Amino acid sequence: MVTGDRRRETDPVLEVTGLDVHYGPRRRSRPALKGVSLTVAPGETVGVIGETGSGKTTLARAVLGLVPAAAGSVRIAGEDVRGYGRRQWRGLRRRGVVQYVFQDPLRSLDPDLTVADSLTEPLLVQGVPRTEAARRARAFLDRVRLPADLLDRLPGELSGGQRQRVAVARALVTEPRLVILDEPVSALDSANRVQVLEILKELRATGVALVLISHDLGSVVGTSDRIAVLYRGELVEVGPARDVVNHPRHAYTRLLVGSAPTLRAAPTDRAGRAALRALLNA
Ligand SMILES: Nc1ncnc2c1ncn2[C@@H]1O[C@H](COP(=O)(O)OP(=O)(O)OP(=O)(O)O)[C@@H](O)[C@H]1O
Repeated sequence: MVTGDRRRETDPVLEVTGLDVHYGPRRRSRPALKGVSLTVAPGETVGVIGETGSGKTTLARAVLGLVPAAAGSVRIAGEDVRGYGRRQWRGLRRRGVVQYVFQDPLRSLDPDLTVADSLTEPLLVQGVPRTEAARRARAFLDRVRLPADLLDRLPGELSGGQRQRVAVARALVTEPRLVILDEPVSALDSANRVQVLEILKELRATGVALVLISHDLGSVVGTSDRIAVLYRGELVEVGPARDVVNHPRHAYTRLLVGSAPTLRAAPTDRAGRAALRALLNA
């Protein structure tokens, strides 16, 4: 434990403070994140929304230590992870603290491991006995609504939707405290998208906190407790999902809500959206 005192159950599992990330050589570096601060409570689901290029993947990668931060801090379950090396990150995953799921499940899954091996491996690493790991893997496959006869298949022998469910099951099988999911449903057709989001909603019962990254507010709002809106590298609005949809404060959030036909708030008409864009570009 890095913190000196005992952590409480209610302490945030993720605390991002004043995070700056730049890309490119120093003299020509461009900011991708500017002063981003966000906390996620145990068991909470936070949707991070923004258009293409707004910095969503950069935020996920910076939180996971895959890109360096120029300033700010990231604490996961109380540990200051800035400066952590590979071994320390592996340790965090082994201890069941943090996991992640990428948009392309082929990146989250080892192409040479069967579904059974993919699901049991993280448990075996934690020292769970083989028969118990196999039992839990089977049970988790059921939770993501996949039949047990897929256990012997390789990722390349699954459909995209099945693959993404296996990736979700693998990330959650050790019941980690925090899972970061970067566009987990955007490569899926609408039926699979709805199912994976439903599954995520159910899996919240394990007490896991989820950071659900998406360019599509409409698809994650029903699964998220809070919504954080990223615009040009800055978090411009964070609030309870219902408030963000019904009373968006920032012009960009209003544009997002107005452009999402599935949201209950009245969609903004074309002229309204043009006015909001003009406001944003002013
Ligand atoms: N490796 C990199 N080198 C240089 N610039 C990068 C790199 N990765 C991302 N960027 C730039 O940083 C900004 C944020 O990119 P990022 O991928 O985080 O956005 P995003 O919101 O995830 O977009 P998308 O929805 O298209 O995935 C963009 O302007 C992008 O061009």
